[in-house]
Amino acid sequence: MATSVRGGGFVLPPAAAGRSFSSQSNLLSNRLLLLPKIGPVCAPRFCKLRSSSPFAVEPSATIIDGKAIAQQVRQEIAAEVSKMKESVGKVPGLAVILVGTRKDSETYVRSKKKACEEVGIDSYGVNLPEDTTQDEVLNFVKKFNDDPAVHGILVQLPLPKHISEEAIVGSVCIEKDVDGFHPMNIGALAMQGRTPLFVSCTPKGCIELLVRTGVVIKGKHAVVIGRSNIVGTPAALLLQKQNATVTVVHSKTPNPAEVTRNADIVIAAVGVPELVRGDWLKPGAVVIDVGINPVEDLSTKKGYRLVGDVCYKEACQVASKITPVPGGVGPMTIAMLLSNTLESAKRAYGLVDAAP
Ligand SMILES: Nc1nc(=O)c2c([nH]1)NC[C@@H]1CN(c3ccc(C(=O)N[C@@H](CCC(=O)O)C(=O)O)cc3)C=[N+]21
Ligand SMILES: [Mg+2]
Repeated sequence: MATSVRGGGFVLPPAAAGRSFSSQSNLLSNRLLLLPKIGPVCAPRFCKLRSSSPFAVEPSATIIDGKAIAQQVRQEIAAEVSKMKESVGKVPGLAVILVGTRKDSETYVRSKKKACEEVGIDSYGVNLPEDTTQDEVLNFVKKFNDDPAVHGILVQLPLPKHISEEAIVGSVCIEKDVDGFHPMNIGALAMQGRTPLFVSCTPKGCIELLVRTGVVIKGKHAVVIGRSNIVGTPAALLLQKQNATVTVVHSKTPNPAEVTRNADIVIAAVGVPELVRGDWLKPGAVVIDVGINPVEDLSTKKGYRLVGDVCYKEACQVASKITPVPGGVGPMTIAMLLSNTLESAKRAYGLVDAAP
């Protein structure tokens, strides 16, 4: 049956019908990207065609291995953290505030704390009940704003309905805004000649994946699908800062496929399972898939599996490089959070290299 359903203003492909969707989020940091220390981490891969696909079978995209690249970044961070410990006797500290009991949020927060541990960053976790008041959350933010052992503060989003995300995000002092969500940091990202203190981790991770796999951004046409505050919008701004020509496609764009077909680089961050089909892509395009969408799959133990915003099977036949889901952008998001926290601590202890 070939019916389509609507999601987020986009028509979902039949394969994705009947799914709830959740978009992933995050931030970036300031100063430029860690330089690649070793060669690109890519494994060639051959994807099987779905029988209905109009694409030829042979050319196959290189997988951008986000898990391996994130691992590499974490090693670099761990080395810097131990240098910091030797030179000033301190390590970076990250405070993570979670309100409520969403399973996905609990999982993300656990991964963030575990990643901190692995690289030697101290983490301070606060888990608050669903009915916590906005003032109570504001008090925790204030406490961490004033705590010199804390260099980064992350309030896990989404927050319960009765709490204003705007109020909470705006209360984090910008020097500790490792999520890069504060309007001051987004504003600086949007301005020519300004460098934000922090860039949101997910968009920063997307750029880092491109840089570390040798993809040239300057002069390229990038299409960002989605315009959320946490991914799409900062990703588009960051790509412009890297001298790409950027188009943003969103739910009111009349011909998203046609626009996307012009892209050398596609960043899909819309939270609609497999929205981007093979025929949305120009042959040879580089595809960064930010979506992490659970779709029902009764053959798995959990009853669901994760798919991206891109139909991976089809895109593999057309793209030159592509990130998988999971194992693509997600692990980089966490690595960039660690990187932002390290950078913040370096600033606090006067260890920052000369301005770029
Ligand atoms: N204040 C705030 N900052 C955030 O950065 C933030 C947030 N709120 N709210 C939710 C989103 C989502 N997010 C992810 C982080 C890691 C993975 C990740 O590691 N994913 C793995 C595993 C996926 C899985 O198995 O569940 C992967 O893609 O391979 C995904 C998503 C951060 N977010
Ligand atoms: Mg989004």
